[in-house]
Amino acid sequence: MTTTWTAPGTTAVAHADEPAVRVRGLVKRYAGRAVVDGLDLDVHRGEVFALLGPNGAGKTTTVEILEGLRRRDEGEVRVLGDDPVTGRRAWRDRIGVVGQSTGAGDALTVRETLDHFAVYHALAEDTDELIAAVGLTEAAGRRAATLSGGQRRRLEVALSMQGRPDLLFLDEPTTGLDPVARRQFWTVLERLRDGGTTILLTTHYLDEAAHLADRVGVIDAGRLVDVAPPDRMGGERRRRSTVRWREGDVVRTVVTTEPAATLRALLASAPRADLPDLTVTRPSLEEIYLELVGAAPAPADVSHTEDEGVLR
Ligand SMILES: Nc1ncnc2c1ncn2[C@@H]1O[C@H](COP(=O)(O)OP(=O)(O)OP(=O)(O)O)[C@@H](O)[C@H]1O
Repeated sequence: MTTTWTAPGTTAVAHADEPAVRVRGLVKRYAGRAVVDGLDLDVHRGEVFALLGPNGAGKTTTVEILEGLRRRDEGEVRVLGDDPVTGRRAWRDRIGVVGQSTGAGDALTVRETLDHFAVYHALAEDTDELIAAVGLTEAAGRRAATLSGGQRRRLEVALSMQGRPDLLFLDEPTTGLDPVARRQFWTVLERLRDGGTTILLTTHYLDEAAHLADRVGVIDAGRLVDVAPPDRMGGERRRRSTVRWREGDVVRTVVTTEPAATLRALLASAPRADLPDLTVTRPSLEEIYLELVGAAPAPADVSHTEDEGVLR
C-alpha cells in the first residue's frame, strides 16, 4: 500500500477559492418536523471534515442531500460549485460516496466488482491501481462475500474512488471495524487526503474525528452547534483545567482556567505537604462533545468554583 492518490481536480480547480461544500439555511422536514433545521456548513477544498452528533441528529440526512440522494425543503446547497439537485453526470463523477450499507455484489471477486462498475464512469481508474491504493492486492481474487468487514469497507472506498472524485462522502465508514482495521482504514483515508481529495465523513468515534479531521462539526437536533479543529473544539470550555489531588481519603478538585496559579496557591498553602495523586487535566474532545449535545453538566455548574478556586 504505497500508492499516493491524487485527485485530478486538485490540479485544475475552476473556482479554487469556493469551498467544496457550501450550505446555508438547510431545512429538511419529515411529516412537518424539521430534522435538519437551518444548518450552515462550509467544507474547504482539501480538508477532512468530520460531522459528529447523536443518533437522529440529522447527519445522514444532511450528507445524502449533499450527495443529491435526498431533496431539501429549504436552503442553499453548493457542492463543487453545483446544486446537487441539478448536478449532471460530469458533476456526479467528481463525487465519491460510501454509504452506511454496502452496494457491492457478493458473487463477484474484488477485481470483477471493480471492473463491473468501471463502465458507470466516463473515465474509470485502473482497477489494479485502485486495488493497490486501498490495500486489497492480496484479496483481489476473492469473492466479495468472503471479505472481512474491514476489507469490504476498503472495496467500497475503492468503488467510490473509481471516478477519481475530488470530494468523497463517507457515512460512518469504520462502524463495526476492529481497532486494528480502523487504523488501517484511517491510513487509506490519510493517503487520499494527502493526494488532495476533500473528505466529509460522519462518525460516532471521537478518536477518529480527532485523528483524521482538520475540522470537526457537531450537529445536534438538525443544527450545527460548533465547528472547530478538534483540539480547539468547545472554545472557552476547552481552557478549563481540573486540578485534582488526594488529602487522606478525600479527593480534592479545583476547576480553573489558570492551573499554574492554582498550583502555586496550593503549594504555598501547604509548603511541606505532599500532594499525592496530583493531576492537571484538560477536557477531552469527548467531554466537550457531551456538553455540546447536552449529555453532560453545563460549564456554568463549575464556573463559580473556577473563579474562586474553592476546594470541594
Ligand atoms: N425517510 C425518512 N422518513 C421519516 N423520517 C426520517 C427519514 N429519514 C430520516 N428520518 C428522521 O430524521 C432524523 C434524522 O435522521 P438521520 O438518519 O439523518 O440521523 P443521523 O444523525 O444520521 O443518525 P445516526 O447517527 O443514528 O445515523 C431522525 O429522527 C430520523 O428518524
